[in-house]
Amino acid sequence: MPKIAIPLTGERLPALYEELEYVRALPADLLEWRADYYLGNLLEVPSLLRENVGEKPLLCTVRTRKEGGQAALTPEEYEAAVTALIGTGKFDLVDLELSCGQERLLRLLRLAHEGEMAVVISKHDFEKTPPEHEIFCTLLEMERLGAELPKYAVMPQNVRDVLALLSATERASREFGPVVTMSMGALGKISRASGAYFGSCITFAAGKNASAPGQISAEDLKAVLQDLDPAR
Ligand SMILES: O=C1C[C@@](O)(C(=O)O)C[C@@H](O)[C@@H]1O
Repeated sequence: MPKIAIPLTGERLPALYEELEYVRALPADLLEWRADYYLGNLLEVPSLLRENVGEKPLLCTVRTRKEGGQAALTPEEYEAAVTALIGTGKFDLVDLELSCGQERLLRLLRLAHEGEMAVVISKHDFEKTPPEHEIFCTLLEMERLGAELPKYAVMPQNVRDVLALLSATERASREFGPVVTMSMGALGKISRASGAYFGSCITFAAGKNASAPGQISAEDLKAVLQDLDPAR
């Protein structure tokens, strides 16, 4: 069964505490801290997250504007922020954006691996869905760069786009291992619930807030995943 990740998007400590309280009752397998939403000093957050979530895996994500996030950072600022967050040693996984540039990406990847963190290399297209072969090749490129989890989020214009994403996902997961993909928006919701069939191993669900269009609430998603579980 795909693992459910719930994003935390609080802008300040009180909002983050509220979210942590809210998600405690939800069926999350891991939590994603979307550090780009946070308006205070980023380094005050990792320890408090770790104290609050116990053993649950924590993914750290700094999502830049061009990838659909809130962080208006230059590549140098992005590297500095992610380096500092990796350095806290409080996370189990870190998201690195493919678009930050290969040398920078490899430096961050090495740092993360030295700190025994798993690496998600990610790419987002909030406008469209590239052709199936291109999605597959991008996932393969991420895997070859050293990602434990290549991740690609795309926006469908029609159901054929959703099929292209699912088909590329199925091939990638069969040929080189676990990937994380999603077709966003209402049209793409099915991709968030069908990972057990097509090979996406993490699905992002809305907790207190959604962090991308088309996210299903964690409780609904869990029920659908269980219903669709091919092993049942
Ligand atoms: O990259 C992703 C995937 C995502 O964009 C989604 O579509 O569910 C949600 C983000 O929080 C996460 O970092």
